[in-house]
This record gives sequence, C-alpha cells and structure tokens, in this order.
Amino acid sequence: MDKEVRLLEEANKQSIAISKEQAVQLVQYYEMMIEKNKVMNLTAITDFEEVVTKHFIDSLSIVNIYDIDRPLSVIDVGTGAGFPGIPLKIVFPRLKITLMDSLNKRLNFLDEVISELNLKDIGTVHGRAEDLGRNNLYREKYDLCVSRAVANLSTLSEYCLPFVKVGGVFVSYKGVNLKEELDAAQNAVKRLGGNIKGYKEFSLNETIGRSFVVIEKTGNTSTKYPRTAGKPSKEPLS
Ligand SMILES: C[S@@+](CC[C@H](N)C(=O)[O-])C[C@H]1O[C@@H](n2cnc3c(N)ncnc32)[C@H](O)[C@@H]1O
Repeated sequence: MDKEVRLLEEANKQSIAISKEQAVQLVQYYEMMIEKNKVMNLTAITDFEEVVTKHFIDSLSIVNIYDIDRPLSVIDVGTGAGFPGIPLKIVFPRLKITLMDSLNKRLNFLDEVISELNLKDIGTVHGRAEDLGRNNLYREKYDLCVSRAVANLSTLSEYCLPFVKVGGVFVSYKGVNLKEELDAAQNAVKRLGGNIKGYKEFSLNETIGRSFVVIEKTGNTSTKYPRTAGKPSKEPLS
C-alpha cells in the first residue's frame, strides 16, 4: 500500500482530516528527513509507520483540543526536525509559523523543506529561547506557542510564555503521568503571567500515552523573565 494511503488511514483513525495533497507533502517531508538523517542527527525514529504515528499524528493531534484551523501566529520552540511545526503548517496552511531552535544545522534542513514544499508564511529563527524571548521582535507577539520534547513544564513555561500575547495560549505536548510536573509548574506559570487552563490525555494508536497542557496567557510576563541562558533549566522557577 502506498505511503500516502497509510497516512490518510492513520489520520482518519485519530479524527484528523488530511487531503490527498497534504499527505503527498507529508510523505515528501518524510523522505527528505530520512535522506538528511544519514548525514546528521534529526530523528531516532525512521520507520515510516512509526514516523506517521509518533511524529505526524502526534503533532497534528492538537486539532482535537484546540481550534487551530485559522490564521494564528504560531511559534514552535525547540522545533528540532520540525515537530510539531512542519506537519501543522502542511495541514493547516493558514497558520503563520516561526520555527525556532538553538541548533542551526536543523534549521538549515527546515529551510530546505520549506523551499522544496513551497510552504508560505513560515520561517526559521536561530537562537535560544531565553535570548529570543527578550527580543521585542518575538516577545509577546504570538497567538499560540507550541513545544514538544524540550524541557520540564516549569523550564518550558519560562521559555515559552514570554512569546505569547496576553489572551493567547501555550500548548505543551507531553507524555502521561504528569501530576508531579504539573504541580511543580503551577507557581512558575503564575509568575510568568499564565494560568494552567487544562490537561488532556489521549492515546496514539490506542497504546502510546500522550497529553496536552493548555496554558493561557492572562497577563504580561515580567521583564525579569526569561532569565539568562541556562538558568531556566538549571534552576527551574518554583
Ligand atoms: C528533543 S528535541 C525535540 C525536537 C522536536 N520538538 C520534536 O518533538 O521532535 C529538543 C530540541 O529543542 C532544542 N532546544 C533545547 N533547548 C533550547 C533552548 N533553550 N532554546 C531553543 N531551542 C532549544 C534542541 O536544540 C532540540 O532541537
């Protein structure tokens, strides 16, 4: 069975609507990632079926908890090989996306993907979240911040909430059994001008546990945050 058909089947199971053209683009992205993975470290998961579930469907599952199919400005903090930002852009083309990471080599790959797939209203920014979050070009400029597999929720909130406009949202892609992490981050989120609005668990393929934490930005982030590079991970806010 061809790859596009498999992808459409899996998306359908998770109630994610993808067009044939979008499936073709996702497969193209997969092929580019696998080719580049031979010369640089982009992903530990290379099997097509696994990439579909653990990277593509996981990235797109946000549609089941948040109305993402509209012209929102979005920043993907620590995008790595492009997750969740690239699948989101392909399937929800009205999003305006900034893909940011501290590793330039990965962003160079993403520039190639953007150009090859002719994606519009999407760009890459190189830097650390702690530095870019203090830069007025990015600070409090986004309707939505997304981030997957970058840091614990407290550290991540210090990376992410400064980018979000008041009234906007930060959605963290997480695994399950998050109670301790959520408890530990409650205060940090408040200090950063946020409020944990919801926590939703779901499963990929009926076996792999995942969750989303939805944090709304209720007030401006104090200019004290983010602290200097390295501090949020070494001394998470409590
Ligand atoms: C484990 S990878 C996850 C990549 C992608 N989000 C995913 O889910 O596959 C973490 C990424 O976050 C980036 N990163 C970690 N700390 C960062 C920071 N302080 N600022 C910007 N990027 C950061 C790393 O360079 C890396 O590409």
